[in-house]
Amino acid sequence: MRLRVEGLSAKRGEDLIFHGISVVLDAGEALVVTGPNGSGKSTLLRVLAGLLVAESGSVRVEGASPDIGHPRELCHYLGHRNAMKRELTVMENLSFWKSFMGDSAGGSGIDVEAATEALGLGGISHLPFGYLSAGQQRRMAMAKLLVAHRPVWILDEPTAALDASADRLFAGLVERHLGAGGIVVAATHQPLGVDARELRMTGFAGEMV
Ligand SMILES: Nc1ncnc2c1ncn2[C@@H]1O[C@H](COP(=O)(O)OP(=O)(O)OP(=O)(O)O)[C@@H](O)[C@H]1O
Repeated sequence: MRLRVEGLSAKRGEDLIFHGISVVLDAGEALVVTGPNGSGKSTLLRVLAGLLVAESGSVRVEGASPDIGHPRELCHYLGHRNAMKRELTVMENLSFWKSFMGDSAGGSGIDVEAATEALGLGGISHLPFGYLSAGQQRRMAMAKLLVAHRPVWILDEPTAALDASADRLFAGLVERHLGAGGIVVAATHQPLGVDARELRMTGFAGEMV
């Protein structure tokens, strides 16, 4: 499987945020998107995840089943917000995501209990999500990546609010995903903790470094 981005440009409102972004990621590869605030990292990730329409260019996944209509069907998107209901327990939130998303072909998600254990929070899955600390909430949002299989993970500042041990734990999850042939694209101001190529957004354009 290969993620191919060609000549991508995107607008927010009337403003062109970036143009001419091209990158190819093979199975097992990670791309870190860096750059100053407002340089377009989140915009790029939202375009890759199919949440924003590109102004021009294309995002394609090669080597996927012909049934896939759009690459977004193969993506997990973890945004700045955690996409969990505060009133529902961790267990209820993750169970919802597991059944709502289902699995992409080629893999299967682990069960909800195992996912909370993997994030080191097995004992608190009965609590309402809103009771958890900011770092615990972020860990639980990461558990979503494990309960439904998606080969491509698109992560926007995934480690914001995490302590050092959660950082390492997360790096381990990413490494396992890459080892199983997954692809990761992450916007981050901190090192991801795994080998990755870098796309530096320079405000209006981007360059591979
Ligand atoms: N809905 C919108 N309408 C108009 N402009 C927007 C909109 N959303 C974002 N922008 C602008 O697009 C530009 C890129 O924003 P984006 O969130 O992609 O940057 P970023 O690199 O992820 O920043 P940060 O590091 O602060 O998260 C910014 O100048 C922002 O003000």
